[in-house]
Amino acid sequence: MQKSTGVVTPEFHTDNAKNYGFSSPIHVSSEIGKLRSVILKRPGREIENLTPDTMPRLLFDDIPYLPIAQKEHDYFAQTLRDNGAEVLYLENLAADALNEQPVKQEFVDRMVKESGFKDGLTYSALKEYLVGMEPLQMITTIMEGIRKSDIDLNYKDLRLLSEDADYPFLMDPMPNLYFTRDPAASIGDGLSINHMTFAARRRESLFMEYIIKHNPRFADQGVNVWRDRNHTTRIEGGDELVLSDHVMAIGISQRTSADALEDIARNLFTNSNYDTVVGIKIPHNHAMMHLDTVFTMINYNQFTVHPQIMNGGKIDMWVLHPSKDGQITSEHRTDLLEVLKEVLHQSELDLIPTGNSDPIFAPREQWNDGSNTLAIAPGEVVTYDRNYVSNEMLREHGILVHEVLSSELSRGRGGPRCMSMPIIREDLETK
Ligand SMILES: NC(=[NH2+])NCCC[C@H](N)C(=O)O
Repeated sequence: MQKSTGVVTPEFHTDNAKNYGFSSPIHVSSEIGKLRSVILKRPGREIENLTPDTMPRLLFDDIPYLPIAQKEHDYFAQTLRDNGAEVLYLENLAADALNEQPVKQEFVDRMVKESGFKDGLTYSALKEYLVGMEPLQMITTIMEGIRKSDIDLNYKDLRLLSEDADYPFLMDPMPNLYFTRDPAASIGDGLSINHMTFAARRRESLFMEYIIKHNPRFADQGVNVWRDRNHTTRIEGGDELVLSDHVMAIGISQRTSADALEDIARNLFTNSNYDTVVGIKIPHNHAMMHLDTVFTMINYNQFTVHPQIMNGGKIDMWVLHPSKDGQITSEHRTDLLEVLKEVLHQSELDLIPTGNSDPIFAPREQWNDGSNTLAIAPGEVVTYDRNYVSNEMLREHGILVHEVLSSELSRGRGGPRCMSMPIIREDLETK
């Protein structure tokens, strides 16, 4: 059996941001600045708690083989370290946020409630079970999921009996946690902590809320929360692209609604340096659930684009700017190239098509996240090795490509950008 807490202890530099001259512990003013610190989650036993019945609801298309997925993930983490990034693990950050007993109790209370147990015997039993554990063990237990057989339910719970007596879990596993990109997104000297679309992922962002509030690395350090998770409108980090220190691109997608986009734009316009948000509408489906599955920035003037979103060169976009009295102006546009040139002040742009625009290679490689590149410096990216047509294209366009292993990780429908939440990137030289 796999050990669930095989977490590699990160080097922990509380002053990491200060080393680079930033006063906030979160500083991300672009998609491409040299990556210096990043949050990952190594896949754990939550993956082994997937079954064919739960796969669609838990947003998986297959069950990854955990030992290999972990090896691949360790290889990914090492690639980032070898290139100068500090790698922090989500569960360690969360555990370090929950050392104080009252905070831990409050966290457990909220997690159990968000898992569907408001009060009553099961609510109390789950709380008692979890609060008795050390923080790291408690966090991994929650992430892996809790079965009915894990706690002593020596009574009849009408709800559990009437809903589905054979369903094994009280609290579902969270197999999507290794996609740390989505529950929260760094923007400038702050972040959004997201209300996510599907129940399968909604609890994930609670970890981030507690990390920002209670982990000493972030707590009381002036981190701006541009939008918190207490909303009904939905947004996910895979849709949030930091194009520059004042321009964001946000996908309007299966996972991010136009009203959430407008809400975060309003907050950014009022409280930060951001003065432009480009809303980009993409198809609402599972293969392209986020903007970063079809479009990523990899250099000052280079992007990867999945040809299928280009619709003969036309794509629905809205360019938002602040206007008087907290109002927002919005302009409908359809020419991606033109809009990007304009907002980024570039005269030439290079849109590199996934799978070389081939009718078979492009959709095949996009399905395995061929468009989902993670820039670790301008013109330098990490990609999955299986997308060899797209990787070749990137190289032909002068990009330095670090390939990572991908046979199991890709089964969760996410690539290197989805699997990483940068918290510190160096600023770009102005070009
Ligand atoms: N940023 C991303 N594209 N993340 C991909 C997340 C994949 C995950 N299975 C989900 O459906 O939520």
